[in-house]
Amino acid sequence: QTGPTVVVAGAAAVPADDKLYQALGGRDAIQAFTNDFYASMLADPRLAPFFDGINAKHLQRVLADYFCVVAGGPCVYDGVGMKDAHAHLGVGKGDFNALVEHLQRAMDRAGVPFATQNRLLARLAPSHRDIVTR
Ligand code: HEM
Repeated sequence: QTGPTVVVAGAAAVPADDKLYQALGGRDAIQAFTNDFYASMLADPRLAPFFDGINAKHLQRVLADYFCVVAGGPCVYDGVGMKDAHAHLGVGKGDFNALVEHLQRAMDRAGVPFATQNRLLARLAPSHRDIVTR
Protein backbone atom coordinates (compact mmCIF):
# COMPACT_ATOMS: atom_id res chain seq x y z
CA GLN A 1 0.00 0.00 0.00
CA THR A 2 1.11 3.52 -0.65
CA GLY A 3 0.15 6.76 1.03
CA PRO A 4 -0.03 7.84 4.64
CA THR A 5 -0.99 5.41 7.32
CA VAL A 6 -2.54 5.87 10.71
CA VAL A 7 -2.04 3.59 13.65
CA VAL A 8 -5.12 2.13 15.28
CA ALA A 9 -5.44 0.87 18.84
CA GLY A 10 -4.05 -2.64 18.67
CA ALA A 11 -1.10 -1.60 16.53
CA ALA A 12 -2.59 -2.28 13.11
CA ALA A 13 -1.32 0.15 10.50
CA VAL A 14 -4.22 1.34 8.39
CA PRO A 15 -4.02 3.00 4.99
CA ALA A 16 -5.85 6.27 4.47
CA ASP A 17 -8.00 4.92 1.63
CA ASP A 18 -11.09 2.72 1.99
CA LYS A 19 -10.51 0.47 -1.03
CA LEU A 20 -10.22 -2.71 0.99
CA TYR A 21 -13.32 -1.79 3.01
CA GLN A 22 -15.24 -1.33 -0.25
CA ALA A 23 -13.87 -4.59 -1.67
CA LEU A 24 -15.08 -6.42 1.45
CA GLY A 25 -18.58 -5.10 0.76
CA GLY A 26 -18.97 -2.55 3.57
CA ARG A 27 -19.88 -2.78 7.24
CA ASP A 28 -22.90 -5.12 6.94
CA ALA A 29 -20.99 -7.60 4.80
CA ILE A 30 -18.09 -7.50 7.26
CA GLN A 31 -20.46 -8.13 10.18
CA ALA A 32 -22.01 -11.06 8.32
CA PHE A 33 -18.75 -12.91 7.64
CA THR A 34 -17.53 -12.03 11.14
CA ASN A 35 -20.57 -13.71 12.71
CA ASP A 36 -20.06 -16.78 10.53
CA PHE A 37 -16.34 -16.77 11.41
CA TYR A 38 -17.16 -16.59 15.11
CA ALA A 39 -19.65 -19.46 14.88
CA SER A 40 -17.09 -21.64 13.10
CA MET A 41 -14.51 -20.98 15.83
CA LEU A 42 -17.03 -22.06 18.47
CA ALA A 43 -17.53 -25.28 16.49
CA ASP A 44 -13.77 -25.97 16.52
CA PRO A 45 -12.82 -27.93 19.66
CA ARG A 46 -9.34 -26.42 19.55
CA LEU A 47 -10.54 -22.80 19.67
CA ALA A 48 -13.90 -23.02 21.44
CA PRO A 49 -12.44 -23.13 24.99
CA PHE A 50 -10.88 -19.69 24.50
CA PHE A 51 -14.34 -18.24 24.03
CA ASP A 52 -15.98 -19.85 27.07
CA GLY A 53 -17.86 -17.23 29.03
CA ILE A 54 -17.20 -14.51 26.45
CA ASN A 55 -20.07 -12.22 25.45
CA ALA A 56 -20.44 -13.35 21.83
CA LYS A 57 -22.64 -10.45 20.74
CA HIS A 58 -20.16 -7.91 22.02
CA LEU A 59 -17.10 -9.68 20.62
CA GLN A 60 -18.73 -10.13 17.21
CA ARG A 61 -19.49 -6.41 17.08
CA VAL A 62 -16.05 -5.19 18.14
CA LEU A 63 -14.35 -7.74 15.88
CA ALA A 64 -16.31 -6.46 12.89
CA ASP A 65 -15.47 -2.88 13.92
CA TYR A 66 -11.82 -3.85 14.13
CA PHE A 67 -11.81 -5.49 10.68
CA CYS A 68 -13.65 -2.47 9.31
CA VAL A 69 -11.09 -0.01 10.70
CA VAL A 70 -8.17 -2.16 9.54
CA ALA A 71 -9.75 -2.17 6.07
CA GLY A 72 -9.88 1.64 6.08
CA GLY A 73 -13.62 1.83 6.65
CA PRO A 74 -15.57 4.57 8.47
CA CYS A 75 -15.99 2.60 11.69
CA VAL A 76 -14.97 3.22 15.27
CA TYR A 77 -13.19 0.49 17.19
CA ASP A 78 -13.95 1.05 20.87
CA GLY A 79 -12.45 -2.17 22.22
CA VAL A 80 -9.13 -2.56 23.98
CA GLY A 81 -5.76 -2.94 22.26
CA MET A 82 -4.70 -6.34 20.97
CA LYS A 83 -2.03 -6.81 23.65
CA ASP A 84 -4.39 -6.14 26.55
CA ALA A 85 -7.26 -8.09 24.96
CA HIS A 86 -5.21 -11.29 24.65
CA ALA A 87 -2.61 -11.09 27.42
CA HIS A 88 -4.47 -13.44 29.78
CA LEU A 89 -5.40 -16.02 27.14
CA GLY A 90 -2.12 -17.82 26.46
CA VAL A 91 -2.64 -17.89 22.70
CA GLY A 92 -0.11 -20.04 20.81
CA LYS A 93 1.05 -19.72 17.21
CA GLY A 94 -1.03 -22.74 16.20
CA ASP A 95 -4.13 -21.13 17.73
CA PHE A 96 -3.43 -17.95 15.80
CA ASN A 97 -3.05 -19.87 12.54
CA ALA A 98 -6.25 -21.81 13.23
CA LEU A 99 -8.15 -18.57 13.74
CA VAL A 100 -6.79 -17.14 10.50
CA GLU A 101 -7.90 -20.28 8.67
CA HIS A 102 -11.44 -19.92 10.03
CA LEU A 103 -11.50 -16.28 8.98
CA GLN A 104 -10.31 -17.23 5.51
CA ARG A 105 -12.99 -19.91 5.15
CA ALA A 106 -15.73 -17.55 6.35
CA MET A 107 -14.67 -14.96 3.77
CA ASP A 108 -14.65 -17.72 1.16
CA ARG A 109 -18.22 -18.68 2.05
CA ALA A 110 -19.18 -15.00 1.81
CA GLY A 111 -17.77 -14.84 -1.71
CA VAL A 112 -14.90 -12.48 -0.87
CA PRO A 113 -12.30 -12.83 -3.63
CA PHE A 114 -9.05 -14.55 -2.68
CA ALA A 115 -6.90 -11.45 -3.32
CA THR A 116 -9.20 -9.35 -1.11
CA GLN A 117 -9.03 -11.96 1.66
CA ASN A 118 -5.27 -11.82 1.50
CA ARG A 119 -5.18 -8.04 1.77
CA LEU A 120 -7.15 -8.18 5.02
CA LEU A 121 -5.09 -11.08 6.37
CA ALA A 122 -1.86 -9.25 5.53
CA ARG A 123 -3.01 -6.29 7.62
CA LEU A 124 -3.93 -8.53 10.54
CA ALA A 125 -0.78 -10.65 10.42
CA PRO A 126 1.52 -8.24 12.32
CA SER A 127 -0.84 -8.39 15.31
CA HIS A 128 0.47 -11.88 16.08
CA ARG A 129 3.29 -10.11 17.94
CA ASP A 130 0.74 -8.74 20.40
CA ILE A 131 -1.57 -11.75 20.51
CA VAL A 132 0.66 -14.84 20.57
CA THR A 133 2.19 -15.16 24.03
CA ARG A 134 3.38 -18.73 24.21
C1 HEM B 1 -5.71 -11.77 13.72
C2 HEM B 1 -5.90 -12.23 14.92
C3 HEM B 1 -6.82 -11.63 15.95
C4 HEM B 1 -7.51 -10.45 15.94
C5 HEM B 1 -7.53 -9.36 14.88
C6 HEM B 1 -8.27 -10.40 17.18
C7 HEM B 1 -9.09 -9.36 17.55
C8 HEM B 1 -9.73 -9.26 18.75
C9 HEM B 1 -10.53 -8.14 19.17
C10 HEM B 1 -10.79 -6.90 18.34
C11 HEM B 1 -10.99 -8.40 20.41
C12 HEM B 1 -11.93 -7.52 21.25
C13 HEM B 1 -11.25 -6.83 22.39
C14 HEM B 1 -12.31 -6.12 23.24
O1 HEM B 1 -13.31 -6.75 23.61
O2 HEM B 1 -12.15 -4.92 23.55
C15 HEM B 1 -10.51 -9.72 20.77
C16 HEM B 1 -10.80 -10.37 21.95
C17 HEM B 1 -10.59 -11.72 22.13
N1 HEM B 1 -9.83 -12.54 21.36
FE1 HEM B 1 -8.89 -12.04 19.66
N2 HEM B 1 -8.02 -11.53 17.91
C18 HEM B 1 -7.16 -12.30 17.19
C19 HEM B 1 -6.67 -13.54 17.56
C20 HEM B 1 -7.17 -14.30 18.59
C21 HEM B 1 -6.82 -15.68 18.86
C22 HEM B 1 -5.81 -16.48 18.03
C23 HEM B 1 -7.57 -16.06 19.92
C24 HEM B 1 -7.62 -17.38 20.61
C25 HEM B 1 -7.42 -18.51 20.01
C26 HEM B 1 -8.37 -14.92 20.34
C27 HEM B 1 -9.26 -14.93 21.38
C28 HEM B 1 -9.90 -13.80 21.86
C29 HEM B 1 -10.74 -13.81 23.04
C30 HEM B 1 -11.08 -15.02 23.91
C31 HEM B 1 -11.18 -12.49 23.22
C32 HEM B 1 -12.07 -11.95 24.34
C33 HEM B 1 -11.22 -11.54 25.49
C34 HEM B 1 -12.07 -11.04 26.64
O3 HEM B 1 -13.11 -10.41 26.40
O4 HEM B 1 -11.66 -11.27 27.79
N3 HEM B 1 -8.10 -13.88 19.51
N4 HEM B 1 -9.75 -10.21 19.75
